[in-house]
Amino acid sequence: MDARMQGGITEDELHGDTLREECGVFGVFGHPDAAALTALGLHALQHRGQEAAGIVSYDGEHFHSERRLGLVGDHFSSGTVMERLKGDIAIGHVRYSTTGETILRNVQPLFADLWGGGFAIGHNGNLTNAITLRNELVRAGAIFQSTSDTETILQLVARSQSPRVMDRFVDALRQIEGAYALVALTPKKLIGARDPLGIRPLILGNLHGAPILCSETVALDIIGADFVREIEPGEIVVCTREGIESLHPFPPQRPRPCVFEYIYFARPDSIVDGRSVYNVRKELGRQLAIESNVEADVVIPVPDSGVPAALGFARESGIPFELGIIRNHYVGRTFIEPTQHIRQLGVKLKHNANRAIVEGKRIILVDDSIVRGTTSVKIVKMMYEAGAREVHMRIASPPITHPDFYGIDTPSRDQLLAAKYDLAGMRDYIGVDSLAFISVDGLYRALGHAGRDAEYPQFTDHCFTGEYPTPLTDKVGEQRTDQLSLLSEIA
Ligand SMILES: O=P(O)(O)OC[C@H]1O[C@H](OP(=O)(O)OP(=O)(O)O)[C@H](O)[C@@H]1O
Ligand SMILES: NC(=O)CC[C@H](N)C(=O)O
Ligand SMILES: [Mg+2]
Repeated sequence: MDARMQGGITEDELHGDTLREECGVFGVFGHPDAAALTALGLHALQHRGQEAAGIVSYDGEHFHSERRLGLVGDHFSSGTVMERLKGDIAIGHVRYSTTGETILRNVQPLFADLWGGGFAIGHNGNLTNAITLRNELVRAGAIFQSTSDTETILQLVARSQSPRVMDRFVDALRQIEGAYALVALTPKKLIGARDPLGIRPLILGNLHGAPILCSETVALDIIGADFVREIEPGEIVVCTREGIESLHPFPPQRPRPCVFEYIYFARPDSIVDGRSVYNVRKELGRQLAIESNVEADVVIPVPDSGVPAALGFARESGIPFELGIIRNHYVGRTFIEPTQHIRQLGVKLKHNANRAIVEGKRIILVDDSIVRGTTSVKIVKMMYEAGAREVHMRIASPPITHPDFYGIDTPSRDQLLAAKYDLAGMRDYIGVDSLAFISVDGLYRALGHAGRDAEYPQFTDHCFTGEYPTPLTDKVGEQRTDQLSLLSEIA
């Protein structure tokens, strides 16, 4: 029978149709300022999700939870909020939704009183069988409190019959598919887990003996913690008063971390898997110049993420680098705004032409990626209006032709510019004199490989190749998710 008729929800209703991004997670164990450190860590991870933020702490007796829509600084700099987050263990989350709307009950960390004690969880990534599992669970009587895929993990932990909490957690992980970097909190443990392919990042740090888990090294920098190591793909780390234990419950697989972390998501001052994101981006620009240089007077980056690639392009081509577009610092990332209308508005508010640099020039505009083309169309128009003679657009990633299901949630193919048009069509749509993207092998070269290993690709690059590294169970089964919520909620 159609799950829709059983009160299920459809994938579209869960995912929505907008381009979305990532999340950031943070956790600290055994530090008297646990919640304050978490707030600082989330600050450094704000670029990964700007819709909502939350912290859950544990004081030895009670869990404390503060979850808010909006930015970390808007809520977690207030003394009264921070005072409520007592205890020396805490986890935190900044959210950019990929499954489930931007409403308070989807804000993480999620918390539940399970058999054996409280359990809080924060998730970066996205599950590709969450809706299938959810529909089965609901049919079996589970009462979901949110529409987020993350709650499926919590429900699976709750229903596991294993006696120990770690076994129940592993039981849950064995049933889920897709991408996850998780931090979880129990009365005695801080837990970190990374999916078997390591699609999303998770690292271990140390602050004067207190273990830290977080998405990126910038969250360690902000609190002065030391980097210890990456959590391995498929690894679970458990921090207790006795020390740190590591579990490997999955058969080993070749890792496939997401290449988009390097292209766009991660902060340039982060080190991801031993590589400086900044240096990779510069190298992407250098490779791009080798592949598609053009005669011009000036190389101009599209701020922010396009800046390192433009530097690399300029250095390789010998064409001067100039800031021909100035970015308003009080506007956030537009790629991750929840509606197209807001995204369009965002791009206008965010960038302005620097006429003194642009007027009368032949310019090369460098950006890291084109998704819908919203940014490119606006910026190019702006360049011509400011007197540019020629505009050549160069993109430091291959054309994005396929959606992501692992925590980025790019829009469906009909909204991806490179899925709708060929190169000439995109050039005309954007309205530039020429347009070029880096090749897939050029991308891999910038990451230190000779090229893409077709048999065992070193990264997951599904957005460019359409090769998804995990089953897309919800997609294949076309899970009907009719209507999650009869309860309408104000964001
Ligand atoms: O083709 P589009 O749909 O416009 O999306 C692509 C743009 O979005 C991203 O920038 P964003 O403004 O999100 O963030 P940034 O400031 O880090 O560059 C990316 O760097 C591109 O500029
Ligand atoms: N972008 C993410 O990592 C989101 C985490 C989770 N899937 C959510 O929608 O809340
Ligand atoms: Mg950008």
